[in-house]
Amino acid sequence: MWKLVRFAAPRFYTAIPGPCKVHKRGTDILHDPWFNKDTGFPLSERDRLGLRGLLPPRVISFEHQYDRFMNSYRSLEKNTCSQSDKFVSLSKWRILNRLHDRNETLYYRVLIDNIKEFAPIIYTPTVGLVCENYSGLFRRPRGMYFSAKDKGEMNSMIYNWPSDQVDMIVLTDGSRILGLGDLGVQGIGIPIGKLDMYVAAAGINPRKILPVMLDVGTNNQKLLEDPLYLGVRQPRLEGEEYLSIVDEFMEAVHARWPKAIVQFEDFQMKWAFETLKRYRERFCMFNDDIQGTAGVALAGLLGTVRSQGRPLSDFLKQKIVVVGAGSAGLGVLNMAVQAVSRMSGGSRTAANSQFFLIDKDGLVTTERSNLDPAAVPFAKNPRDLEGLSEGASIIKVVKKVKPHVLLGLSGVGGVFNAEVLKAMRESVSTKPAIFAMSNPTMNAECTAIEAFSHAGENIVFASGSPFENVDLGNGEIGHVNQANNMYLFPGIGLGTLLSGAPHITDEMLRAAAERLASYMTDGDVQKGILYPSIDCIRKVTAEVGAAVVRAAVAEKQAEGHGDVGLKELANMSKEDTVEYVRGNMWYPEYCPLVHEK
Ligand SMILES: NC(=O)C1=CN([C@@H]2O[C@H](COP(=O)(O)OP(=O)(O)OC[C@H]3O[C@@H](n4cnc5c(N)ncnc54)[C@H](O)[C@@H]3O)[C@@H](O)[C@H]2O)C=CC1
Ligand SMILES: CC(=O)C(=O)O
Ligand SMILES: [Mg+2]
Repeated sequence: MWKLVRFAAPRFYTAIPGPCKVHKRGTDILHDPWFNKDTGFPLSERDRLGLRGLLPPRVISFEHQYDRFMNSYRSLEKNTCSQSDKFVSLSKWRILNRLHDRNETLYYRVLIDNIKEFAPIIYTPTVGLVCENYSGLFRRPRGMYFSAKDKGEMNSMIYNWPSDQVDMIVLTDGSRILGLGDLGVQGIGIPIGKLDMYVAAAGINPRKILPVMLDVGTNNQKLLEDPLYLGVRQPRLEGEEYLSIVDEFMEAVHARWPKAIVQFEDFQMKWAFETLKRYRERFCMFNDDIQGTAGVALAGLLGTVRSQGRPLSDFLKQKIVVVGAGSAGLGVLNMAVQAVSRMSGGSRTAANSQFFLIDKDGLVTTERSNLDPAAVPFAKNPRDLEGLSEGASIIKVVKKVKPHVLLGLSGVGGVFNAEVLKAMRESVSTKPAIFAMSNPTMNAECTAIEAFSHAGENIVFASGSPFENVDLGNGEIGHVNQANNMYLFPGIGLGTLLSGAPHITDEMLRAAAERLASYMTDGDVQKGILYPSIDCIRKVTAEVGAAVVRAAVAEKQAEGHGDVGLKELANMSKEDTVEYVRGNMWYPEYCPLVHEK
């Protein structure tokens, strides 16, 4: 639908909308959200496509349709103001979802223009509520569902998807949806929400995205007994049986779309690490919870060093307590240790870092039996710990270590209680940092108000789901950052796509994280603003995407994309690369439709 146009000077790239071929006519077009323009079809197009008489006669402009939608949204807000938060959130999700199902161009324009307001509805926290209630909310399918019962069929099933080209897939097995646990097939809401962010932030064309649910059963007894449950009613497959399903899916996808990028999302920890190891050299894929989260957290951690007015090399001295030893917490520690090792010229490792890991059984040490292999490098030797022992509680660790940063990825709401937060007043940092990164809101380790009121007004605060800034009552504002992987995954996906790299390497991920880390000015970070506002997420994503492209070129991973070959990518300056990425972002506008048989 979009063409890359290179001007004579060959340094600048821009995208112009071309005509779009459609293989249907009449009502089939009105029922296809990719092409439907509702009352916006011009009369000439109505003639051309057999739509004359199927719509009210007046042609309504895109801007008018947009205003009409926003007016109904505002009325809904007004009419539901006395209802519960849950009711209001689901009503807002429903009205957006209905538009999504009917007219994608209008839906994405509304989403892009109002991303700050709508991200909390199509993404965290409301998407969590939607997943919990999915079977009841279900009206129309979106994306594809591959179940344990489809074994042996996936190679042909994949051709049921109507789009010739798919660039970006988000895949889940529903086993760890946000901090809500195993939601089985209902977890499909997460790939849908993540891909909405891909369209909004990275400008991936919605015709080239595919949300996928791998339904291998659920161990959630309540869902298995729910008469409305829409998934396979069996316990989760395990071991080789499970892997054979994922293998078959990955083979089927890449047989049809060899260049498709697959983002693994919200897999329980054992499969998150196992599948990343299994596929990262074979396919173009990454795990967002392990790798995307790590980059966003690292950018924030580097920001906390700058917020103290210290040089970045001081990262080596930072004491960081990570609460949660799952895919996200371990991903963060892995990347933080890589950064420390690089900064120290290899002299510092996980074992002698100043990072402390706590899980549901307390401080993780080498004395722990049955420790998950992925956590082993971060287990402290009790001999190196004065006054702390295996299994020490969060409060004990915080009181003893007096960390610069307390970072939560535990999925447990309120685990940073008043006592823990008050203990952070004794932090050795001039600006203690509290990252309550678990989602959705009710699973956050603490709220923003709790953090500022108990830990003090000089803290830096970040949360995975959005909170309002806090009025500190003295004319000052306690700034709330949203430390969410949404600042990276769209740029990782888009940058990888445009570089044509067959794999996503650590260097590409590092480049993404470093670009995000350097995005904020010193003035901002000193005010405690570590991440950009979500309002500029397209701009951030263009920068992150360009950093990924350049890293892929530098690593000789890039193979080029479309008309732009490796040589051209390699000749682009930094600014050209950003321009190239930006110019390849799809933007929702009605394009002329041409019928083709
Ligand atoms: N802000 C962001 O961008 C992201 C946030 N997350 C959030 O992180 C949370 C965890 O995700 P995963 O690591 O994938 O989950 P996981 O289930 O793999 O790990 C959870 C970890 O928390 C530990 N834990 C449980 N109860 C605890 C307690 N009372 N005290 C200390 N530790 C406790 C568990 O032992 C386990 O190590 C989820 O809520 C998820 O929404 C995940 C990815 C990105
Ligand atoms: C943000 C995200 O990926 C999660 O909470 O799992
Ligand atoms: Mg996730």
